[in-house]
Amino acid sequence: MTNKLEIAKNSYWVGYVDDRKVPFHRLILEKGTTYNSYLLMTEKPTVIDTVDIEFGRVYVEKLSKIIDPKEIEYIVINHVEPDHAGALPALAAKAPNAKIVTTALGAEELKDMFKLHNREFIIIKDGDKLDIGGKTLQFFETPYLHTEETMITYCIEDKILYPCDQFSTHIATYELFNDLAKENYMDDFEVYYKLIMHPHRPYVQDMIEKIKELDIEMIAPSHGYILRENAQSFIKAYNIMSQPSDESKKALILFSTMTGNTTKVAKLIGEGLEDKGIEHRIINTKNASNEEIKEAIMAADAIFFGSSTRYADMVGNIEEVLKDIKDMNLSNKLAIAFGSYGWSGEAVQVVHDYLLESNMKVIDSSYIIKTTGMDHVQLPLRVKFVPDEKEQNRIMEVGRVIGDLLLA
Ligand SMILES: Cc1cc2nc3c(=O)[nH]c(=O)nc-3n(C[C@H](O)[C@H](O)[C@H](O)COP(=O)(O)O)c2cc1C
Repeated sequence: MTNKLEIAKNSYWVGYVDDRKVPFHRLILEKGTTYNSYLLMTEKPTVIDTVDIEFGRVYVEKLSKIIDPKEIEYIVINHVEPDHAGALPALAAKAPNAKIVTTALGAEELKDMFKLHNREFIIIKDGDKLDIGGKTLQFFETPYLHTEETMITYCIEDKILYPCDQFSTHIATYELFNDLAKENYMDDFEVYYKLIMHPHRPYVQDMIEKIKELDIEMIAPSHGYILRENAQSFIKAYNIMSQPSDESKKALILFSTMTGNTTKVAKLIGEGLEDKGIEHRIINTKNASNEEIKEAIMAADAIFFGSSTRYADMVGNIEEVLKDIKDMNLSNKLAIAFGSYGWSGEAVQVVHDYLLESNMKVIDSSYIIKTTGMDHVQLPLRVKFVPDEKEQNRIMEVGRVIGDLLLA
């Protein structure tokens, strides 16, 4: 494979084709993949994304044959995962004058991961532009596509979108341009979307909204084909695949309380669900009969079960409900435990244990991390006494995250 491939005047692919079976996200990429890095040879030479950490040395060697790394002025990092930012330390060491262009969260993570604390960073915000001498880059924050810090880059003069993981395909191709593809790659394109992007479906819609006014003639993602034929059709495909389902989803928040602290938690979860447009009911178990509660459970797609802790146990009559659900057919419904407590909060864990004995899909932190990569939500949801403002946000976020799961 040649070191560089021209994708527009003075803009080059300088990536790496990995034609092995690659382990990735608990999968084996049978068809391999590519790590697409780009070099824009303008007055202020700019690299957009690098390659996998494993190929850092060979990448810098190849790049050094095209440009003296000391001349590189900017390294744009759209996404910090080491299959794209992994060669950054190797490149940065040879490119001492290069400033790293990324989001605020991206900069924090890169500093921690690669010990780049003494490096100059340019922190971008949505819509910011950067003149690289002959071409202009514009940046858009696209959180959770694929991880929270992610952004995308658009070159105004070339009409090329550099969306990193978005619009990618895991195929080790030496042809690189989609119009030269020898095989049908649409299934692989869709599989990639479903695995990596769909869990964050609402953010895909936000991204499409941000790029809709851009004149995009080519999409140059970070894995697989560069989409220069029918570029717009791939944006349309993402738009269609990420549409909300017609079926409206419902949630139920069921709880027992002594003094009303758990009621506050229940209401805040409800606010988070509301942010995502999820219809919900809140029921204090002491105000409803067992039959009413069972009906409400059957009508819901996600059910939060809450109790505060009194002498290391649950309060009120929530335990009766938890005993009943063991014998109900509730498969496909999501279940989440929560509650206010003082110092040990045993009840929340006991509720969680009961849920594990039901046939519901019990959502905990581990599930959220494995399906979305997000580690900021702690479940079961444990709240000390009355939630302060920071806690209130954390609780509402739980509602929003579960809302997203229902919509995915
Ligand atoms: C009689 C009593 C016993 C309690 N026992 C515990 C306990 O064993 N562990 C704990 O973490 N909190 C305990 N707490 C604290 C409550 O769980 C805490 O105040 C909680 O916020 C109450 O929520 P609620 O208003 O929803 O009932 C106890 C509180 C009372 C009044």
